Amino acid sequence: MTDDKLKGLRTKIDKLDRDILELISDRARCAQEVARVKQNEDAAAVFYRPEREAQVLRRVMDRNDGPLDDEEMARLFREIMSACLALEEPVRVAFLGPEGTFTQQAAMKHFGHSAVSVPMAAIDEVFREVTAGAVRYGVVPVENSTEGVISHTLDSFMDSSLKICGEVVLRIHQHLLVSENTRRDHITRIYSHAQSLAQCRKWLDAHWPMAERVAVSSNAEAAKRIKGEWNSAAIAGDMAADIYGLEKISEKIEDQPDNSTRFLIIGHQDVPSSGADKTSIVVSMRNQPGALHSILEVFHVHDVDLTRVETRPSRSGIWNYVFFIDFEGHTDDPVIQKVLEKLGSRVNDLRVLGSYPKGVL
Ligand SMILES: O=C(O)C(=O)C[C@]1(C(=O)O)C=C[C@@H](O)C=C1
Repeated sequence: MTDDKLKGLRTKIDKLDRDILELISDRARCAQEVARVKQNEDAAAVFYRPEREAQVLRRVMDRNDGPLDDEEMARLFREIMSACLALEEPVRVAFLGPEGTFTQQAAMKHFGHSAVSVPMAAIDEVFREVTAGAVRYGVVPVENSTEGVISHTLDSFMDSSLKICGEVVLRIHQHLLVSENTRRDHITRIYSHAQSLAQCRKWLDAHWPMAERVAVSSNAEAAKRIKGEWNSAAIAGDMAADIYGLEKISEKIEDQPDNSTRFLIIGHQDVPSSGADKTSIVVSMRNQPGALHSILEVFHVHDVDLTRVETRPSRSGIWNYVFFIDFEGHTDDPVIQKVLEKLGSRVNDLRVLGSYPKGVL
């Protein structure tokens, strides 16, 4: 009886799989046709369309009635679209490496696994590689919910004309990792990126107060390094553990359970409105009383939601300050245009870094 039921269900699944296969192939053929249309219109056609991808994923999440949850369903469609885009044009994405960093994880989350990810040794190298056209896009971390802004990334924008064409937020889970050579009762040194060590400070104080904490260039680098040292452990994420074949001896050791990092996608293109967008700008002005107030007032008067304000010292003069400001809306919106016009008249310099879809996944 149960055997008959199981057989019937499996026959049904086989039929559904055939239908899904055909539908995905139809969709892929459609994407190939889209590529031909784009190429006929413009020899320098842009195949990756972040606004369209965000709309497709949002619609999938809106329509989904379960039993798979919205994020799971969107992830499946994320991979289908990634494969479709690869048929149009294989996308190469530079990320802050080496292999196994959270930035690579973010790149895969945003572009899907059909994109080719290319590791770079530093944030400014990611900017340089995209600027030079060796890759079309780059992924860089910009802020962490526990440790705050990644100033290196903001500073790189000051020297670059690249645009922001997307954002992706990743939940960061840190693990304590050892290799097969590690003598677990003799761990005297723990390697990780400074930010990761800071994100696990309380846990380390409680569990490994005597171990020396050594900051290295990335947590993937930390994972790589312990392979040759019998007395060391590393703090890094799942991807690094998988790539370097390490064992997790303590999982999810981050002090804040909702620890997450926001990453930006950088490229050359202006992204049209997706219907739910953010804009990032950088303004510079003299450090005089009321400077920041005069900027914030413009947003308040026009009822535009600010999502982040960050100050960095300007390199062009000791009395100048630079503000990085993120807010809701797109430069195509008349209200945003009004805001930018007013701001422009109050500051020394204003540059729009980009309008882009709010992170969906
Ligand atoms: O709509 C497009 O412009 C497409 O190229 C199709 C498609 C998709 O698979 O849906 C693929 C890649 C783009 O980044 C956006 C969407």
